[in-house]
Amino acid sequence: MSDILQQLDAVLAQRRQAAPDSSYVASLHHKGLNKILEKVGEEATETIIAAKDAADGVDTQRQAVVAETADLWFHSLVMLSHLGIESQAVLDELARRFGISGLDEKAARSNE
Ligand SMILES: N=c1c2ncn([C@@H]3O[C@H](COP(=O)(O)OP(=O)(O)OP(=O)(O)O)[C@@H](O)[C@H]3O)c2ncn1[C@@H]1O[C@H](COP(=O)(O)O)[C@@H](O)[C@H]1O
Repeated sequence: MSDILQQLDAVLAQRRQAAPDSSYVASLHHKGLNKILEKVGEEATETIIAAKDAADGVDTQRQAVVAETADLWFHSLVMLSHLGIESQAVLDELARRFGISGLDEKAARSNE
């Protein structure tokens, strides 16, 4: 796993035990899953809007896409942490899928 993902996982897990007013992540854990999911949805929407603007040729929007995607990934990591799921599980799933054609996988499912 990348160093930053491993370090972030450890910090997010530690924040589950921290006082709600001590940090942003601690406050999210304290507010609960619905608030965390609301943030994931909000960041997904902001990522889509930034990507559309970048595709429309607004050059300054390329950095906005990076920033909004980072917000989306970060809040998704908080969601996983809140559910007690390590981000390594997602990396393992991507590794398992690596090299498997999406079209072949879909065709195999429709034959089940
Ligand atoms: N990577 C991040 C990170 N990315 C984004 N954010 C915060 O996510 C928040 C939500 O973004 P918004 O644009 O929605 O801001 P907002 O309008 O203030 O949010 P709302 O009031 O609408 O909830 C902002 O306050 C950002 O600062 C992050 N907060 C923390 N981290 C990492 O998490 C670690 C632990 O953070 P704390 O728990 O705050 O110490 C930090 O050291 C960082 O490594």
